Amino acid sequence: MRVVLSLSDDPATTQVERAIMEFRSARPVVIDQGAESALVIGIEDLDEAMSAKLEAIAGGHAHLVLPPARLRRLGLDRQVAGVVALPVVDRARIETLALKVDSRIDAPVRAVGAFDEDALELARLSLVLPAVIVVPLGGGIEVDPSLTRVPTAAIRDYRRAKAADLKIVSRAPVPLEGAPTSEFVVFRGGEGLRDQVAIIVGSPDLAKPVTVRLHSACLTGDLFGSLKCDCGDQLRETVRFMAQNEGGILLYLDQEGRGNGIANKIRAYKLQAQGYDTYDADEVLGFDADQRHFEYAAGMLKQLGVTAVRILTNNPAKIDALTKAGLDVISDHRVLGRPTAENVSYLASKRDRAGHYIDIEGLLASSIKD
Ligand SMILES: Nc1nc2c(ncn2[C@@H]2O[C@H](COP(=O)(O)OP(=O)(O)OP(=O)(O)O)[C@@H](O)[C@H]2O)c(=O)[nH]1
Ligand SMILES: [Zn+2]
Repeated sequence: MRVVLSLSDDPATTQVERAIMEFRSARPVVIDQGAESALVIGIEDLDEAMSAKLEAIAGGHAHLVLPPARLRRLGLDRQVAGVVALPVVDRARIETLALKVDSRIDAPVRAVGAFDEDALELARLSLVLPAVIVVPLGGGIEVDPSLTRVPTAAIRDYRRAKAADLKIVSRAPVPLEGAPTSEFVVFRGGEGLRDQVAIIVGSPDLAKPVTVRLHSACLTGDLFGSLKCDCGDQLRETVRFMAQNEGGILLYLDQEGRGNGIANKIRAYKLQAQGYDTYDADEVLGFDADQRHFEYAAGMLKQLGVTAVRILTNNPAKIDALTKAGLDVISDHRVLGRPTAENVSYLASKRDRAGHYIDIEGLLASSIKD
């Protein structure tokens, strides 16, 4: 009898995960939809050798897919992605269109076709720049059979599948400064490329609304005390508050840079050093205001037995997401960092452009009193 070993219960998710790894390594993947296919590759790290190979198979039919935010920066009034023809695979032109500050559009922008949105989504999932080259694979073109292939349907379903496939993989007590009774519970799944962590501080009573914070990872602020944001203060203040007030659950979510990844956040910081605010800098890179999804965070809470929360946040999107996910949410508690010369315009942008509940004047007044 011949026994066949199947690699995964969920081959679609596995294919997307492989494609993400290829994209992050600047290698192309093939996207399939029915009998049609296209070769796609992110524009980051596109070297001369790869451009020449793409040119050879494209025969003048490659195109560049740009997200709506980037098209707006190029001078178009767009809410959806669009496509620019690439008669030649010219790296300098691609970089100008996808990344250069103050570029203007230099050719007609077509509506996206098959594969284009999926290729962009693959770039976003891979945390690389959201701009991709697509080469339709018509008759007569053969590509290396070892290239990773992924169906469009798998890409479209990936986020939902990862959010639904959330499981606890390990847990242990980790005493924290000021919160000696704390437990780290590690979940696999959700968004980003790493695990998610729930920190249970003290012994919260699950029969009552549990104090909860959804905290998006911020390497610069949480770990290094960056003065550019309020994250480190919020993180430590949350643990302190929970330890001193009947405990709580802090979700540390793999959403660095509002879901854009550390490399793109640092690209955005470079733009901020040139005068762009936090949202405009992200737009230059092709990102909308916020890439994060919080539904899976509600899934983590439910797995921990939580049904009602008192959320510590200033961000209305977090409150909405937990409410829509079916939790009872009390949202009367803000968590504020210290205003600094370097973060005050960031806090003001969050208040003015994303509707965060931040009383900057009050914060400034109380920090002067201290
Ligand atoms: N793209 C980008 N991300 C940033 C910037 N500054 C901080 N971040 C990220 O923004 C996120 C902030 O996360 P949180 O502190 O959980 O959330 P918030 O949306 O400010 O909401 P609350 O703190 O709950 O009120 C982190 O992922 C940071 O890495 C920036 O200038 N650009
Ligand atoms: Zn931060």
